[in-house]
Amino acid sequence: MHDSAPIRLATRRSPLALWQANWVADQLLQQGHRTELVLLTSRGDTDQAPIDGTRGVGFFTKRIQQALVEGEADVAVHSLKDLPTDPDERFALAAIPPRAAVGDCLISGSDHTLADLPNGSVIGTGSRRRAAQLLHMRSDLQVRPIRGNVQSRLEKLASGEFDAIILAEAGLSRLEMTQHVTERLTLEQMLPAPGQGALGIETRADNPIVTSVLASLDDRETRACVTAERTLLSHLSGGCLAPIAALATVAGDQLTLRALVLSTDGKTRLEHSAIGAIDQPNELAVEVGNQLLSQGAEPLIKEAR
Ligand SMILES: NCc1[nH]cc(CCC(=O)O)c1CC(=O)O
Repeated sequence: MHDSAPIRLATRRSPLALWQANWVADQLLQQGHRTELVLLTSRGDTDQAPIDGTRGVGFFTKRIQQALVEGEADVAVHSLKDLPTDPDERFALAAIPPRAAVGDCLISGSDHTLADLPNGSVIGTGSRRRAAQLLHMRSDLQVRPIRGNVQSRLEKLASGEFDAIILAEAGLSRLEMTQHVTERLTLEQMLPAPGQGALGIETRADNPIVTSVLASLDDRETRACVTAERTLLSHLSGGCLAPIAALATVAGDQLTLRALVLSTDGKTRLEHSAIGAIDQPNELAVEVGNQLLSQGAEPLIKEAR
């Protein structure tokens, strides 16, 4: 790469994706690197049908990765929770910056909290993880699929199609839309998806110059946490669509991983957490995963396919 050539960042066009790519551009500019954005449209943006089965894996991320393969861009900026866990030796996850808010929020049209939403309220979410945790607490709720970016989901809520929706706090706060939040759900109510609130910044595995530039954006603690969460997900052979929740946190040199596997109807909820060393996230993930498998996680994950 010539010194004066800008680093090309591939991103989707949604306001959240653009915010995230611009954030990476700002960080790189602070290190003295010029960038330019390469705007792409993914199938996840154009196809509004509910995401089902394996059809949805990599929906948001494949088009961005293709730009790396074809040399249209040097860097791919992803929401880490949308990035499939299966290893792909063509790419390097060169940076995982410090994580934003990890949790989920309830946004209700009528300002009701989760506990006092009227019986039978209609909740919009396409996530089996969110649906199962909602139904576990409130089996009376009706969960219906919703697609589209954060803004269009809020518009669907405003139109009265749903009584409430669930969105990640990270996306809302990046878009400065937290004024819409009715209730920040606790981790007991709603454990997040593996990687939620974190960015994954990829480059081609054969691009050592950009890999070393990106290394300055990496956060060791966030990487340890999301590595544990993502290894757990792949150990349970669950994609982003499985009713699996996981959150790792760091205290000193210790990594705590807490995870859930639920049945789609929320009636069965398996939970396990364990503590390990910050530099052994994979070992911790396998331990927690095996414990959940011994509790009977496998049929719950298969049921959801
Ligand atoms: N699947 C869509 C998606 N991917 C990342 C985010 C928000 C940012 C994040 O969770 O990291 C969202 C929207 C949402 O879940 O509310």
